[in-house]
Order: sequence, then C-alpha cells, then structure tokens
Amino acid sequence: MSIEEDRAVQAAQDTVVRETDNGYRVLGAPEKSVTHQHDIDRIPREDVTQEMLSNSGENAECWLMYGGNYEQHRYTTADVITPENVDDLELEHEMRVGSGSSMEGTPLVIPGDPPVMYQSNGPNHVKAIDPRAGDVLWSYTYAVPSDVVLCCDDNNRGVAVWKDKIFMCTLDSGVVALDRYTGEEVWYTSTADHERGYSATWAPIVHDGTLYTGSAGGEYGVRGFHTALDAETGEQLWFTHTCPEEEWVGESINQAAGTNWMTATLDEERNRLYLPIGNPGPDFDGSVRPGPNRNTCGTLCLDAETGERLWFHQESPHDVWDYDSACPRVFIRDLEIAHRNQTKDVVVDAGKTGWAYTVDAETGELIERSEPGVQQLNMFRMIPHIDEGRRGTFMPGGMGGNDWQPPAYSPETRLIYYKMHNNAQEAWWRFEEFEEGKKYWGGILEDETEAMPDEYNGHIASIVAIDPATGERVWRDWIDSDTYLWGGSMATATGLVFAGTQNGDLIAYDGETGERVWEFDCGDAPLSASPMSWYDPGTEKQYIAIQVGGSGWLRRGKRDDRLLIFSMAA
Ligand SMILES: O=C(O)c1cc(C(=O)O)c2c(n1)C(=O)C(=O)c1cc(C(=O)O)[nH]c1-2
Repeated sequence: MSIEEDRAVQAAQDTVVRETDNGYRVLGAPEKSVTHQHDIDRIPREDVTQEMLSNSGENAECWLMYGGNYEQHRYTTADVITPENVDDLELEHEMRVGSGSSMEGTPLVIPGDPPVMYQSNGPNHVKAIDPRAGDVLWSYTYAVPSDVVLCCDDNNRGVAVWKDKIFMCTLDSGVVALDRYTGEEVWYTSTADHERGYSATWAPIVHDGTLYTGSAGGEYGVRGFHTALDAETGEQLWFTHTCPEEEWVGESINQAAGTNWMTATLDEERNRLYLPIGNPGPDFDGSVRPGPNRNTCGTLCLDAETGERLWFHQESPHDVWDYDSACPRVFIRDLEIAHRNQTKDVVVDAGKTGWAYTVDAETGELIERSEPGVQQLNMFRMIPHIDEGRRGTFMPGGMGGNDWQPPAYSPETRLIYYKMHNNAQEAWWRFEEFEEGKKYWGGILEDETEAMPDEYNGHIASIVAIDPATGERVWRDWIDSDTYLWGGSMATATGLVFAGTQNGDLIAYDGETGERVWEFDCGDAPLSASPMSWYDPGTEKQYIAIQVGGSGWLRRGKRDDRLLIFSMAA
C-alpha cells in the first residue's frame, strides 16, 4: 500500500474531530474498526511466552514491553551501532502512521521471520507493521467516546503483549485485548467511569498472565488506583486505591487523585510493582486536604499478587506545586553503593522536583538524593494561600524537573539518563467547588520566564546523566531550544544514548561523557516519543525506531506525524 493509500485508511478512521473542555482536539473514530492493509499471514504464529518476556532485556532481537524490560531500563544489547560508526546510521523507512494526534509511544518488536512491530498512537490506534518492508499489516482503531475528559491530550504511549494478544489502554479508562495475528478484538474491560474524569494513556504490562494497569484523571478530582486483570479474559483480579483512606482527613480522600498514569515497573523476584504516583487533588489548593496527603507524588510499592500496599516514598508531601511523580521507575538489582559499602536492589526516580531519588527496593527507604538536575527556587518554601490572586514563583515549574518522560539506564555505564527542565512558573491559588467530571485544580500555573536566573535563560531543556549509587550528576547537555524535551531516552550496550528534542532532532550521545556523536534532523515536527531498537538476524541489521509528532501537554509544531525506522548493517 502506498503512503497515500495508507493515509486514506487512517483518514477514514478519524472522522470525528472534537474539542475537549480544555481545547484539545480529539480525533476519534465513530466505530471500532480493523483493516488489513497487507497480507497478515506474514505475522509468524508464535506466541510470546513468559520466558521471552522475562528475558526481553537481554535479547537483542526484540523489544517486548514499554520500557524494554520489566525493570524499565530502555536498554538494548544490540551492538551493531557504536559511537565510532553511528554516522553511518541510515533512515530506511518513513511511514505515515499518525493521525494528527499525540505521538508519545514506544513500539514493540516481536522477534521472528519477519519480526513484527506493534505501534500505537493517540487516540487509540494500533498497527501491526512488517519493519523489514515498512508495510502496515493490520490497523485497529478504538472508538473513543466523545465525552472523554483529558487533561493533557489524547495520549497513548504503547501496548503490551502476551501469547497471542496485544493490549492497549483506552482513553475512556479501559483495556482492550486484540488478537495480535489479525487485529480482531478479543475482550474489553472498563476499569473506571470516564464520565467521572478517569482516562488511561500509558502502556500496560503483562506478567504471568496478569495485566497491570493504572489510572489517570488527577486533574479532575478522581481517586487514583492500580488494578490487575486476567490477560486471557479481562476479568478483574484485584483493585487497590493508591491513597489510604485512614491517612486522609475527612472526605478529602474522595478527590485524592494520586493517579498512576505511567507504566508500572515489575520486580520479578519479589513479585512487586513500583508505581509512579501523581499529584493530590485539587492540584494547588492544599487547604481542602490537610495533612501530608499520603500516597501522592512519589513511588508506591504493591504486592503484584494481591495488590496490597507495601511501602511508599513521597517526594513532595502535601504537594501544592503539581509535582506529579510520573516517570517510570528504574529498578536496579545489586547496585553497588561503594561509599556505603553496600549492595542493594534499588528503585530510582527523578521527579518534577529536579532531584533523582534512589530508594531501597525492600523498604522504600531513601538511600541517596542526587544533585539537582536543574535550578531550584522557592521549592516547598512558600506557604500556599487560598485567597484568589496570592501567588509565588517557583522552580522547577509544573513541567519538572522530569515529567513523564521515561529515562534509560545502562548497566555498562551505570548511569541513568533523564530529561530535566529548567522552568520558572508562578502558582495562583483559588478555591474551587468540586464538580464531577470537571477540572478540579484549585488554581493555575503560569510560565514566568522573567524569573529565570540569567545564566539559565535560553536553556530550558537538558539531558542529564545521574549516578544512582552516589547521586552525582555526571554530565549535563543543554539543548538549544526555547521549550521542553518531551520524549524518553534509550541506551545501547555499545555506550550510546539516544534522545529526541522538540526541534525535531534525534541525538546520540556518548553515554560516558555526554559528547554528542550524531544528530539527525527528523523534519518539521517535534519528537515527543521514546526511541527503541532491535537486531534482525534475517537482515543482519540493527534498527532504531522512533515516532515523530507533537504530543500531550505541549502540542507544538506541525503535525507531520511519522514513524521513522533507521538501520545499520552489521
Ligand atoms: O494526574 C493525572 O492523572 C495526569 C495524567 C496525564 C496523562 O495521562 O497524560 C498527565 C498529567 N497528569 C500531568 O500532570 C501532566 O503534566 C501530563 C503531561 C502529559 C503528556 O502526555 O504530555 N500527560 C500528563
């Protein structure tokens, strides 16, 4: 099928264009549909087993879950592309897969002859792609109801795979399971009522036949949760609210928020989940929710079997800054912490505060807090007032530090690569009545670039390398851009780190030194997604894929959405 034909299929699916209550366009299909664009018999009929999933981080021939492995390292062992030869990396396919909506996802690649890629983007489109040929095999569109409420665009960040199925979260707070050979729907489960403000934007994960998925809607006064579904049937196995009722004051628990809107990290040995948890509700008016607002803005550890809450590490107690702690947690087994003479399993997170926190995976105790990635100003210092108009300038603003953008961890360099944003914002507080399904912020944020110290003007976005054992910020590269960085990173076994910018540049760094070793201009569209990679023994090439297009909170640039597949022969 030609690019034009491919686009025509997509256009037919995107016949509903709506404005949500915050002005975002949602392009939704009126009906669910599956189209077969090329021969679907090309998809090898080999189920994805638990063993394959458990080994996905070590297997260069695949990328089987959102973060590359359960530990969310975003690291490939494929080793064809090196700092020395990266200049020879070539663009092999440029596919018009997008629909003019959010492009934040990471595709999966299932090994085989040919390998099969599963790519998704907003609002709830999934495609099976033959990445050798650059052909779409099937294309599925979920019919997003026209009354969804979304704080930050019609995002979809990826899918999960188990045996013969592909799973996607839907914007109306559900999960749909598709037959991965045909694209046909197998089951759909609603996890919460979208009319109350719940939605779902992340990639779920599956382990041992159980699918784990969270909750979004933290800007609508919902009560956050995480839930486990049977991957075969969609039946709910357990459901846990993130915030404990007994630790909240009065009725405020009902609008607690504390949503879990990014993918869970799984510790297979302990059978535990480590979840990023967002802001309390309402975002800025803390007066209606006295106390520390446990468990918001931090990492929540759950028993993956039962959903029982095991520990919580909070980064911003009684948050009034919108310091969601959203990005995926990096789990590191046996991290040597030389200066303490300890070896520990740890969970690492860089939150919107600009610090990275290394916590003990067993207990949730803080082991190390890093040097700040960016400038901090007045953080936690001001006492919020609810009087209309009272305000204060603070840094980092609500964009972080680090927002949801997934970092990469290299077991070779033992560094974690985060995006960090240097931005000043002003917070305004005001009293708002809660109304179901309506924004419940209790104030607003405004950019306050004037307040940025001179030395940072023109420098909003950076990539930083943090040593999780010492907290040292080993290097930092400022991006020449007037806006944030909105996608994730990827590390390779050969010491490279890839990350995209809102200027449309895909950059490769020497992961050890932070030196830029390659840059590719992806055209007039931002990169808001995260790169991934695999090696195909059939073609003897290493591939790198990234989605191109605007996204979410930023919605910048032209909507020239594409999927780029780069390759290099071994
Ligand atoms: O509290 C929530 O439930 C929630 C959900 C989401 C989302 O699902 O995309 C975002 C946020 N909060 C948020 O605070 C935020 O800054 C944000 C940015 C984006 C994005 O995709 O660019 N999503 C979200």
